[in-house]
Amino acid sequence: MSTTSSHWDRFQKFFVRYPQIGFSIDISRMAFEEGLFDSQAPSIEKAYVDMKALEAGAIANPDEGRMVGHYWLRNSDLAPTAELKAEIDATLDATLAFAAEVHAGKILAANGQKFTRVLIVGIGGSALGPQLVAQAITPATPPMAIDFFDNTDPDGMDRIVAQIGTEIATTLTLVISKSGGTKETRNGMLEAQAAYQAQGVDFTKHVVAVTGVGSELDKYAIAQGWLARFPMWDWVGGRTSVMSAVGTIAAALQGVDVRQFLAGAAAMDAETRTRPTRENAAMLLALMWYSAGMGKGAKDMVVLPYKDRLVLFSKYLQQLLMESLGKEHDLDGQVVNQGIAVYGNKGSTDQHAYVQQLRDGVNNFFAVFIQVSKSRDTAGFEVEPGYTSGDYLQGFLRGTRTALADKGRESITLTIQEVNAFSLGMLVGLFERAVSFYATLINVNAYHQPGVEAGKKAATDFLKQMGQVLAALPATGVGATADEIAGPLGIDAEDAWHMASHLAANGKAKALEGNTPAEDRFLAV
Ligand SMILES: O=P(O)(O)OC[C@H]1O[C@](O)(CO)[C@@H](O)[C@@H]1O
Repeated sequence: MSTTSSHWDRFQKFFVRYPQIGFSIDISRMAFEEGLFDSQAPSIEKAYVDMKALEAGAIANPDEGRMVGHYWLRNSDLAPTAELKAEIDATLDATLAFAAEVHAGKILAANGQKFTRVLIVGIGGSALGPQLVAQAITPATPPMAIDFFDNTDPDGMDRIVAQIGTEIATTLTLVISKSGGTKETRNGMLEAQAAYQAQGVDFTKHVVAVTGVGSELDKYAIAQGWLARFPMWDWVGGRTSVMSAVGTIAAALQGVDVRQFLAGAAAMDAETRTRPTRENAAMLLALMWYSAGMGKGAKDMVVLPYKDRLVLFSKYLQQLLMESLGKEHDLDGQVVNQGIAVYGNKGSTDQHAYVQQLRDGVNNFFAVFIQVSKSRDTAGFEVEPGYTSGDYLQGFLRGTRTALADKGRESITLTIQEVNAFSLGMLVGLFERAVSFYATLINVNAYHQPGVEAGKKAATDFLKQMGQVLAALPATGVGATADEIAGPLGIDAEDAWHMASHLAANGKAKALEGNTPAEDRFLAV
């Protein structure tokens, strides 16, 4: 490995650690100029001011006229009113008490037996946090197994239902949706309900809602008399909801020390609320994003945790960054098309996949290595004299970092002592705060997601038109082409062809294939 003294000096200059919470950040392999701190000083100052206002309950999401309160979830003393603090505390207590009662067999399945499994129905922020927690910090043998319906893919759901099998009789389902109107989650809920019914199990005695009070889902849960309901607030965004009931109930059911998880995030908040910029890990992260991407997201963030348990962290961060920062307009209404693309998986596995391109190919990224100091909980053994598997993992991380640096490829290294509830809370907290800071640096609203609505609307139109296509299919004769179907309905022929093809592939229509899509003919069945 090549280490020059200038690297060593730069490392010492740009290595920041918080020993009291077992965390460090090393930005020495990022190619920023020292002048960055001065040139960005006014924006940095504004970011601190904005964060202070946000934490104090300002309307930090101007488009939707909402407060942004995810930082209060791990320190309810910050909540702007006593009522909100009481609500946060009461909800946390209620979710933990619910899980404890399930574990103790005080809340039982309809057949009088203890619940053995959890099925979570949710999507986006209503699934990614619980999935990350389940992967990273549940005990190796958790008190309850967990599955997810996080899509409207019927085949995916069928496979999970088949895996659960007769254990559906002792499965507790959590339907999680902040808005309570997300179609994928509605479908998942109905699919879950059908799976229970197919085995003669009373769904209502097995299902819990986590949703906004008064939402469509909330009303449905009340009408059906579901086992329990927990609130989700409009001042918590889906992608920052893992520390609300969305995440805490699933984590507690899985045997996670939820209070430690919150404490980790609160500790990172505390460090990055008061420290000066050069020691402020969240601000340093935001500044590195800024310098690497020239304030325009010109470089992707490749997240490389060298730890299997953190394999979902890149997926989690993908939503956190890309939904928060991927914006067409800035806060002044100018078209800016901002964002930072995020991907990654885990090391050293990815060294045998795309790291080749990272070192030698297009230089359009910066890497974030996540290094975990402690190799394993068990004693382990040497795979060859003097070396363990953990030594190799560390060697591969350091080696890849050096190999990238030697070719002018930038990287940040974050280090935690081990993966546990506290350290995962720290990491989540760190990135949430970095997103808040970076949003100020680039002047965007990080807390709305107007772009997602366009796809939802187009899907709704597509489904409506597909119903019209189905009704328009001729029952007899040679069938109709896409053009013949589309014309009278006033819809696009390409859409009509896709709709009819989908109906035919699923037994709702008959297709007579021609030589080209335009020659294909469709009939009702
Ligand atoms: O919790 P909900 O309201 O079902 O939303 C799920 C996800 O959908 C989104 O609103 C995007 O459509 C995400 O922001 C959110 O996490």
